[in-house]
Amino acid sequence: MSVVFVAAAQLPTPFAIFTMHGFRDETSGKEHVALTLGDVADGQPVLGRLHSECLTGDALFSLRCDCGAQLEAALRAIAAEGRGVLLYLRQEGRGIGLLNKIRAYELQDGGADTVEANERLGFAADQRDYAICQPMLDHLGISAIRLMTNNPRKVNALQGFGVRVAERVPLQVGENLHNKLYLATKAGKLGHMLGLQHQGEIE
Ligand SMILES: Nc1nc2c(ncn2[C@@H]2O[C@H](COP(=O)(O)OP(=O)(O)OP(=O)(O)O)[C@@H](O)[C@H]2O)c(=O)[nH]1
Ligand SMILES: [Zn+2]
Repeated sequence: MSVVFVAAAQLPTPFAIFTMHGFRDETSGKEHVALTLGDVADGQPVLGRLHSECLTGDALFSLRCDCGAQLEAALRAIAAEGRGVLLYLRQEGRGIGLLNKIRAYELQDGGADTVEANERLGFAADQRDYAICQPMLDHLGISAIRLMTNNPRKVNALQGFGVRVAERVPLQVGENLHNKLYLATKAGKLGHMLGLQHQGEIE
């Protein structure tokens, strides 16, 4: 995996002053970022999040999904703990890219759910590959994580390349009138652990 570290700098935010580490994937040309707080290389499980890019939700306040709320909640949780990591992965639209995600939204406006829309465009429901996380976590000295996610694929992917997931921390925020079908499709078709039965679950 050809992901290389390029530079690190401070990133002051409303929540904490993080250290921002920049990486380049030399295969895809994508530029990824890790935000860390505190000593994450001490061997103890680190509160962490793998966050896939969602320009619409993370930066443009979209209510079609829950991404913006999850990003903020994850950063707040890391700040409250004084220690943690967030990998901001440039896998826009579950890996199909921004313009294809807008095409998918167009189909969704016509009645398709998020999975059907991807499939009609000739894509898999979820095209993300989390292998890029391994060199980033290695660089940061992180081998064990308490992962903030509702997505079992992220847990399996980390375990698959030898990162210990000490705990899955549910991240159920950002439900609104506009993303009810999106969240229902995540739970029904993509296996996300959403709903009351999964709140507070420890794996
Ligand atoms: N193709 C497609 N991608 C979407 C749609 N809505 C959101 N996304 C993308 O879905 C991804 C969501 O990323 P995450 O929040 O990290 O992951 P997740 O699978 O929801 O899992 P969690 O860790 O539980 O949040 C982002 O890349 C979004 O751009 C959609 O309708 N179609
Ligand atoms: Zn989103």
